[in-house]
Amino acid sequence: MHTFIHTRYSNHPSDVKKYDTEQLREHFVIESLFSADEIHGVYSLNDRLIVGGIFPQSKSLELETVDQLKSTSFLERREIGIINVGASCTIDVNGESFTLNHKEALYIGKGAEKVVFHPSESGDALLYFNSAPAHTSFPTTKVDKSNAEIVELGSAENSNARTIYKLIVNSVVSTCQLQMGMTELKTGSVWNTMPAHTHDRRMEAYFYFDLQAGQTVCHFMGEPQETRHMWLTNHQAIICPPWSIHSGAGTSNYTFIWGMAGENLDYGDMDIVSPDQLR
Ligand SMILES: O=C[C@H](O)[C@@H](O)CC(=O)C(=O)O
Ligand SMILES: [Zn+2]
Repeated sequence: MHTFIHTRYSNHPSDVKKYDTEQLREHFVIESLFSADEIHGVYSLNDRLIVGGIFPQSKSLELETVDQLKSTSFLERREIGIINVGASCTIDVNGESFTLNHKEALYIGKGAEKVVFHPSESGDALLYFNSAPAHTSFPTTKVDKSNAEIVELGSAENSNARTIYKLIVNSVVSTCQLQMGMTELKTGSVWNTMPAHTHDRRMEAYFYFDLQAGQTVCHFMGEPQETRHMWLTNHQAIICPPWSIHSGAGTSNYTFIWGMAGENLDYGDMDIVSPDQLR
């Protein structure tokens, strides 16, 4: 057994108002995702998204099922999206091999029985994943910057110039619930997802990386008029309930992965909050 998935419950917004720093972190922050030759993650009861990290340092790791699923294989009733945030490695899906380079994504549909993650030559392949319940099986598909949908957003004046790579979204890949992508901040730009938004139909998880040692991102959550903040460092993730904004400002630029599951696959379904309306 090399897989460790911990359950996190859903929260009522009026409870979250009363959380102190420790409680906010315990419920929402995933402090550590990568441990050598192990798979670590969180099973969130927000839309049952599993958020995790796979680090095959010196041996191959099979995606094994976990107690929470009561299934014979992890993907028996689920789909998964994987993004490589480390060195190139290969992933075998029912005997077919896919090479995933840095910042490339792989979608694997429901029903794939045997998924194996192999170490990179340098031993530092790091795979971040999101998995959601699925009702049908869609083909395994690799997405990289050449077939992603790429959007430039923000401006240097607003300190939020960034490139959004929509990787596992329904204009690119067929999925049941999952949508994932990656957003790179330009040098000197620090704000992601500003203006902030909510989408009560979908929960979301953010994973921060490409953050230099000693730097940090202040991540904001909460109802738009009742926000809270948590400081995150490189390779930390955070669960955002459907009723919450999700936005952050770094002490430098950085990259993050966003992933969603829920009611619809409509990326544009967002209730935008004007910055001067936040509290
Ligand atoms: O619902 C969509 C997600 O919050 C992200 O795609 C937003 C984002 O990457 C950004 O604005 O920087
Ligand atoms: Zn969002």
